[in-house]
Amino acid sequence: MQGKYDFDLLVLGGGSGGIATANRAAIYGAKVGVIEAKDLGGTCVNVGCVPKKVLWNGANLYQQIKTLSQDYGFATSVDNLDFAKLVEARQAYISRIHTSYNNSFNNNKVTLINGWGQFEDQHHIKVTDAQGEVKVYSAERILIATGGKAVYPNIPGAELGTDSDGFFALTELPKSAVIVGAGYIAVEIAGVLNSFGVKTTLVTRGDRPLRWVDKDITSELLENFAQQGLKHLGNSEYTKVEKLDNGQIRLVTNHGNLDSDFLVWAIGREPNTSGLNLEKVGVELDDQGYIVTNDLSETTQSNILAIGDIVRLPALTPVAIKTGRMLAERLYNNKPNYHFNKKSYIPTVIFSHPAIGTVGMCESKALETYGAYDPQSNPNGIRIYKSKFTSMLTAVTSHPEKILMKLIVQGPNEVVVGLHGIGFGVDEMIQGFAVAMGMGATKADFDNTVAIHPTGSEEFVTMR
Ligand SMILES: Cc1cc2nc3c(=O)[nH]c(=O)nc-3n(C[C@H](O)[C@H](O)[C@H](O)COP(=O)(O)OP(=O)(O)OC[C@H]3O[C@@H](n4cnc5c(N)ncnc54)[C@H](O)[C@@H]3O)c2cc1C
Ligand SMILES: NC(=O)c1ccc[n+]([C@@H]2O[C@H](COP(=O)([O-])OP(=O)(O)OC[C@H]3O[C@@H](n4cnc5c(N)ncnc54)[C@H](O)[C@@H]3O)[C@@H](O)[C@H]2O)c1
Repeated sequence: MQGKYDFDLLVLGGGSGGIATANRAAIYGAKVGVIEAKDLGGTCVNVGCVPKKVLWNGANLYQQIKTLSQDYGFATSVDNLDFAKLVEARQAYISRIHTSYNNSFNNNKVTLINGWGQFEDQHHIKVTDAQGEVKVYSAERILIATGGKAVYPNIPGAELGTDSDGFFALTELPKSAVIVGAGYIAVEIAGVLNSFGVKTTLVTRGDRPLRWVDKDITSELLENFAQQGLKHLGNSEYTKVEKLDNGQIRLVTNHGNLDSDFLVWAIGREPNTSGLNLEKVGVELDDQGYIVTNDLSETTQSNILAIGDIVRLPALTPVAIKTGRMLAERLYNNKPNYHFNKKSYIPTVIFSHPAIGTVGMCESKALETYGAYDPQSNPNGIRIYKSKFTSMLTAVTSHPEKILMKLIVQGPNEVVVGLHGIGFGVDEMIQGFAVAMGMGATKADFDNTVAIHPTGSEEFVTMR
């Protein structure tokens, strides 16, 4: 495609999905440009997974020193947390990731174009850089990977709160915080702040956070909240936000006024399509603003593709990366039917305190789908295996913490269709089990696997 267009592939958005697609396409010889308005790496690297995980690690360390270290014989304390120093180390790490992305672009000959892009027509993107200079680039194919942004509620004073971006901008910890929302972000931010000693309240509309997660697991999470002093206000309604004379922020709720130093909205995210001029090029959106794509990531204009949080798939970095790489393989490595299998198991971890890991169906979903097992009337139904025990790390201390693990198996052969856990280490346990489940592993396959002792994960292969 040399000559007719500036690029074979122009990628709009240099986040998880955009970078992965660009590099993979360029490796196969495509001439690729990436347009990014902000820092390379997008949400995940700059204001998502990476800074979150660093703070989660820091918060775990803080708690372990505070609650466990004395019983392990260390005479130490955590009275002097220098949060600004932790943030500095986090940002230095992120800056090294930027360098590594730039290096991979240089090695793969991907052109980085800094600026805000919008469609001129089906093959042209107008880019406005930070100085206001405008340039137009053309490409045979254009990939939209512009991600998402936080939603704010439509109530008076909502702007007095912030979102996850505002949380990552903190260089000093507030004394108190109110987090509104029930998803990954709300639970993770509330857990980090509370673990660092911030007086934290989590406000959810329903009776519990993470309503799509297995109920046994979220019940365990709520028990942990109570033990850790993280206040949870379920079944909440809120009507307005006010600034108080003492500088605090008041959230007015059906439970009364919640006054705090820091209010975070974590009530969901929406696709980043505004200003792209998609209507001009005939790219269709669904009723919630996500770009409509087919299994091959093609939009309603076949030379315009879309992946990542902008489409209706789980908004997770590995999903964006995998979809993008498979797209590049299909387009530039002669794999015409290669595409992301939407039915595959998508393992996921919520970095709560302690972490939750989950693959496949929760019990209520499995029951709804298959019903309960009965050898006569419903041999295709489900059976449940559970194990709850004290984590060895904490068992020798005066702060014992439980691990709960659960398997959901289906049919006479006991195919494992759900695997869930909460507790120390589950975040690093479930990736391999997802491989086994993807291959159709049964409870007998699990039982035939030799356990690794003494670990937490051995429980998954020894449950009765
Ligand atoms: C707080 C938080 C924590 C998260 N933690 C995890 C986690 O632990 N694990 C996980 O798997 N996922 C996590 N996620 C989700 C993950 O970050 C996203 O799924 C992932 O970043 C999506 O990648 P993407 O390529 O679709 O978009 P993004 O990474 O959002 O990248 C989009 C890029 O496009 C740029 N852009 C947008 N519009 C334009 C334009 N017009 N012109 C030029 N550039 C533009 C943006 O600046 C951005 O850099 C988290 C998200 C958040 C918010
Ligand atoms: N560990 C991880 O992998 C991780 C971490 C963070 C984010 N993410 C990804 O980012 C996505 C976005 O995360 P999120 O937490 O913003 O969204 P989410 O969709 O997971 O959760 C939003 C929550 O807010 C609740 N909600 C909606 N409107 C509300 C309102 N008006 N008032 C109160 N609550 C309301 C919803 O019921 C839902 O529980 C996630 O779905 C996930 O895919 C992943």
